Amino acid sequence: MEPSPASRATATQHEQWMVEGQVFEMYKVFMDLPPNSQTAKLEVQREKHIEYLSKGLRQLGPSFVVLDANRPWICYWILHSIALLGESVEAEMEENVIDFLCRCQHPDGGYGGGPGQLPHLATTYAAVNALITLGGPRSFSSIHRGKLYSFLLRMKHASGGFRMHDGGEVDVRACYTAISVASIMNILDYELVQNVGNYIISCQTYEGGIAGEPGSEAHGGYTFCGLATMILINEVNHLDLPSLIDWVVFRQGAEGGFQGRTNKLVDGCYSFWQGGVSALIQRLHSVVDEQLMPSDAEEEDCSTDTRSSSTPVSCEGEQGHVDETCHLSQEGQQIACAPVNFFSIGLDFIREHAKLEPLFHSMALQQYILLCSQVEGGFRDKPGKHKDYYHTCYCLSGLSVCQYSWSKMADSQPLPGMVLGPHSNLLQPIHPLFNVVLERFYEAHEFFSRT
Ligand SMILES: CC(C)=CCC/C(C)=C/CC/C(C)=C/COP(=O)(O)OP(=O)(O)O
Ligand SMILES: [Zn+2]
Repeated sequence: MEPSPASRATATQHEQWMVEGQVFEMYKVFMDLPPNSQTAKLEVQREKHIEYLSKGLRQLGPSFVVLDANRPWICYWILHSIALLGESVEAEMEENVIDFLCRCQHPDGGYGGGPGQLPHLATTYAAVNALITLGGPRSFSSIHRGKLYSFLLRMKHASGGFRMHDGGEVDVRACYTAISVASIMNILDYELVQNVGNYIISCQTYEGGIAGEPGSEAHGGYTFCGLATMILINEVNHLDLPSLIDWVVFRQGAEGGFQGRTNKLVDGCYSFWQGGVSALIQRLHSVVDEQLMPSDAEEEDCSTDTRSSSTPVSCEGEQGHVDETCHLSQEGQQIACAPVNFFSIGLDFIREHAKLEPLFHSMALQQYILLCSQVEGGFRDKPGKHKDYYHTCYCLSGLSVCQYSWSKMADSQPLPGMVLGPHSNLLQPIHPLFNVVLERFYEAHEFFSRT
């Protein structure tokens, strides 16, 4: 059993001092540099990163015979990193990746970790996001949507959550990966959504963050997954957002980076998992305001029965049009219902202005990513660790979140002062619900709205 967040404090104290010492030493060396050298140190090493990423992609080719179970992930991490850097891959490589992912697609739907492997929700999410990142009709239509839907439905569990694979574990990650791909592919319906909200609510802990499963510890990775899922199913008002905010604002360390959970070490990948939570919350101003200051009228409204069970039905608004998803109260009162357009949620969400300010110190996080996580070609967890594609993807995703964190509109150019280092550091903006580059999301949304 995991130690509780509080009792773990002394166990990691020594490690904590070691990391702080190393990071602060790096910052001190940086501060002592002349201004020109400081700017150079803060530069995103685009060419080196592209070189590292392209090499990784080439290794996935036919001669790459290593049997491992996460090759769609490697495709996504690399392709998304390249897209964040504003680059694209050559046509031949694009074809190769599509063909390779087709071979990972199971005849009964979903994607396995490699050709011939059983389908798994995590690799399905990775494959779908990789294909969306590539873009174009050939890539999009390589995904068998009907079969994918059957696979997702087969993974649905009696608790409302999803299993990662046949006979696999049920957790918040499975809920997110299933709902994310269903939403972006326009196959999300009530059958898939049924009771997912209740499952996620049961994972929000006393700390305010969300755990992987009921009774476990709140963690940044699962908090991102749980929050994004609740938004995609139109039930985010059923989470306790003020306590979630209280939790996430304390996860940024003095080093500038984020930790994943209480009393653990900072790590570059949480720049996205926790930074992404902030990016989502910034567009939830109306729900946050409502939970902080519920008015009498709203208290009587069916939509604000926040802690009751979450069985999605829809509720008629005052003007007689369908405007909100509501839920059966604990007493089981039936409320007028009408369908929710799940497909439009992702698009509407990103068109909404980010009215709340970022919940973290954006410059400090950019400093951690650029000075402590960035190495020659690639990014890492922290000083002393090796670079890898996972950390490269999530450090760059987190860096993009930072750069646009003060922009009200998702794709408006940030003011120069919001981008640490030279302005050439500016990355592409992402859609924070799916973690794909925003323009690739728009293209996919347009394509799947027609099918
Ligand atoms: C879409 C998708 C598949 C999302 C996955 C989300 C994610 C990153 C979950 C975190 C899993 C976890 C408990 C890591 C703790 O590892 P650790 O104990 O090594 O790290 P820590 O000390 O930083 O907690
Ligand atoms: Zn990490």
